[in-house]
Formats: sequence, structure tokens, C-alpha cells
Amino acid sequence: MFRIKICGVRFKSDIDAVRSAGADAVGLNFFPPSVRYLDPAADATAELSAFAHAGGLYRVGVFVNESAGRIGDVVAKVGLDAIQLHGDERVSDLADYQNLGLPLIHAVKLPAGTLAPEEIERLARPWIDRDCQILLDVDAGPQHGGSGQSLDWDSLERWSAQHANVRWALAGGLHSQNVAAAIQASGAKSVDVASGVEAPRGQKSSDLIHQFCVQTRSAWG
Ligand SMILES: O=C(O)c1ccccc1N[C@@H]1O[C@H](COP(=O)(O)O)[C@@H](O)[C@H]1O
Repeated sequence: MFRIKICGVRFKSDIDAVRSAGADAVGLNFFPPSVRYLDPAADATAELSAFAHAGGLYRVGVFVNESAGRIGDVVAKVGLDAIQLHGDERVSDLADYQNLGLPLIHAVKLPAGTLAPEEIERLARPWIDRDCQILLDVDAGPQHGGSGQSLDWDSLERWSAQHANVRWALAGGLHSQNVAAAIQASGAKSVDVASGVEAPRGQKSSDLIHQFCVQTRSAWG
């Protein structure tokens, strides 16, 4: 599992900013409605991915409700290290995705607000038990992700305390001003951010990426 993932990079200058800030992973977004979308057929996308790989970054492809066959085509064209399923994918289809041979990260999308540990467990457990890494994000409805909305971090901590062996990543509405508090409250050991390191929306800011990584590392000590 990555430690700090900057999701939705689109340019080599974004990759340079991620590397110099000390994050270890980038997200390449293949959900067409997203402002962070990359065309997998474009040579520039494969070049961006190769540039991230050459820089030692872990490349996570973000997909929403795509078939395993289609994801396999993107992996072959672009080159990825892991697949993030961020839609309404079903556990019953997991074998098809696992046959692609890359680590799978499933976004467990939770309602904002206080949650019982049992509710988080009910939604996360089927994926954990089938060898998926999990990323906890807010349920953003048809937008699916990148919404800038936050989870109730205390609820995640109560669930995590009961399942200390489960490695998970925190997403949803993180930015440099709140990531330290989010880590302290939730106990997250991995974080993922998209909109919180952008100004304006859809455009990564090297300053915000840097501040985000500084605050994250300070929270981890
Ligand atoms: O970033 C997107 O546009 C996106 C679209 C569809 C699915 C996932 C997407 N990104 C993921 O959403 C989380 C949360 O984003 P944010 O930090 O709240 O803006 C992000 O970490 C991405 O992995």
C-alpha cells in the first residue's frame, strides 16, 4: 500500500511536484467525466506514466465501473502498478479483475457523518477477505470520487481499532490544513488526495502538494 498518493496528475510538472514533495504514489484517472481524466489512447498518457515510473513513483490507475477487459487494455497501453476500483463494482466480479495480475484497491464509499464500526465492517469486509486493499472515501453519488467531502474520522478510528491488522487508506476532502488532524483522529497510515492539492479545481498546485506532504509527515512523526 502507498503512503501518500497524489491523485489526478495530468502533466510531467505534476509528477515533478509529487517527487520533490516526497509522496510515493500518483493516481492516473481514467473516469471520463472527471476533470482529472486522462485519455488512455493518447501517447502522452503512456509517456506520463513512464515518467512517473522512472521517478520511482507507484502508479495507481483509477477506474469507475469499467470491465476487467477494458482495464486490461489500459494497463497494456499505459503501464500501471495497481488498479483502484472506485465505482459500483461487485465482489462477484472480483476474480476477473484479479486475473489482471495487479494489486487491487477498492474504494469503500461511506456516508459522511458518524458511522458504527459494524457498518464500516459490513461494507469493507467482503473486499478485505478477498485480498483487496481498501481506501475509505465519502460516497459522492454519481461523481464517485474527487468530491472534496470528508468522512467522520473518529468513526474510522473506532472501526480500525477493532481490526488492527487491516491496512487501509484514508481519502475524502483532505488538504494541507486538515490532513494532520485527520491522521491523528483516524489513525490512518496511508492518505490519498485529489481536489485538496489543486488551485483552481483540476489543476495541481506544487505548493499545495508540498504543504500536504509536510503536514502528513509531521502527523506521522
Ligand atoms: O478525482 C476524481 O475526479 C475521481 C473521480 C472518480 C473516482 C475517483 C476519483 N478520485 C478519487 O477520489 C478520492 C477523493 O478525492 P478528494 O481528495 O476528496 O478530491 C481521491 O483520493 C481519488 O482517489
